[in-house]
Amino acid sequence: MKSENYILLIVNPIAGDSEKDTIINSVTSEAARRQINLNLYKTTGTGDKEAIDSLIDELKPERILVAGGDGTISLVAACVFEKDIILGIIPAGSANGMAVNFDLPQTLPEQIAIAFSDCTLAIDVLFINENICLHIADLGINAELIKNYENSSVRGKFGYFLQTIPTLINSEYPFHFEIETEAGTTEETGILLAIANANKFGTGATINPEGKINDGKFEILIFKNLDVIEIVKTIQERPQMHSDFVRVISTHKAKIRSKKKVPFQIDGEFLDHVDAVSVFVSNQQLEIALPEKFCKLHKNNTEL
Ligand SMILES: Nc1ncnc2c1ncn2[C@@H]1O[C@H](COP(=O)(O)OP(=O)(O)OP(=O)(O)O)[C@@H](O)[C@H]1O
Repeated sequence: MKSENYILLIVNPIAGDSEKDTIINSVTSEAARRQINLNLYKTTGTGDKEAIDSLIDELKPERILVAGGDGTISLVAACVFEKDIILGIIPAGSANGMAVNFDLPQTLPEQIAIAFSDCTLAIDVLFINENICLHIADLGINAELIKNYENSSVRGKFGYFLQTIPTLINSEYPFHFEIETEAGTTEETGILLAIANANKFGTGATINPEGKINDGKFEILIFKNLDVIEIVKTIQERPQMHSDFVRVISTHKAKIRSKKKVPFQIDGEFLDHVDAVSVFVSNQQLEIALPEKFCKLHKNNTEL
C-alpha cells in the first residue's frame, strides 16, 4: 500500500557547481514542519536509476523532490513515470531550462513551497530513441555546445559562455534533415533542429512560442541560419519569427534522418552523434508541482 506521508529528496551534489547543504537543510525543515517522513538520496553519476527505482519500491513515496539540473530531473522523471508519484523541482543546475520554462521562482523558500504544494499539472512526456524528454532535445549546434561544455573543466553558465565561440567556429553546420510525420515527408537544411515539448531554452530564449506542454503534441523547429535579429526576438515571451529563419511542424510522432551524423542532446545531456531519431508523445502524462499561475494558464489552454 502507498505510504501517504513519505517524500524522497534526490540531490545531484555536482549540479550547477554549487553547495547543496542549504537545499537539503531547508527541505528537511519543511518536511519536519509538515510531519512528513523524508529520505535523502545523493546521485553518484553511476547506477542512479537502479538505486532510485529500488528506493521507490521500498518506500513508495507519494512525491519526489529533485534538486539538480535538467539531466537529474529527466533521470528522476524516468523513475517516477507511470507510478502515480508527484515530482517537485528545486532548480540547482547550470542552465535550469525546465525551471525557466515552468516560471519557477528564484528564491529557495518559494521553490520549496511550490515543490511541496498541491498545485500540480500533468505534462506531456516524449520518448526519443527510447529516452524520456520533458523539455527540449536538439540536433545540431546547441547539442555540440553541450558536448563541448561537458568535455571542458569550467562548470556553470560561464562554462557554457566559454564554449560558444569555439563551437560556432568548429561546427560542421549546416545539417540536412529528412523529417517524416503524419503529414508526410519533407527535407530541410539548418543549423539546429529542435524537438520541443516546452517553449524556452534555459537561456530564457523562447524558441517555441505556440507550443503547449500538455496538448499531446510536440513541435519540430528547424532553425535555418544564425540571423541575429531573429535570435534577439526570442528574448520576447511570444516572438513572431520569420519563416526564413525557422520552420515549425507540430505533430504527435516523427522520424528524423540525416545523411551524416549530427550532435544530439536531450534535456541538456549530450547523448551521441546520430543519423536517425524517432520521437513520439506518450499517452501517459507526468504530474509536476508547479507555480499556480503556470498551472492555471496551461489548464485553461486545454479547455479552450
Ligand atoms: N555525484 C556525481 N558525480 C559526478 N557526476 C554526477 C554525480 N551525480 C550526477 N552526476 C552527473 O550529473 C549529470 C547531470 O547533471 P545535471 O543536468 O543535473 O546538472 P547540470 O546543470 O548539467 O550541472 P553541471 O552543468 O554543473 O553538470 C549527469 O551526467 C550525471 O551522470
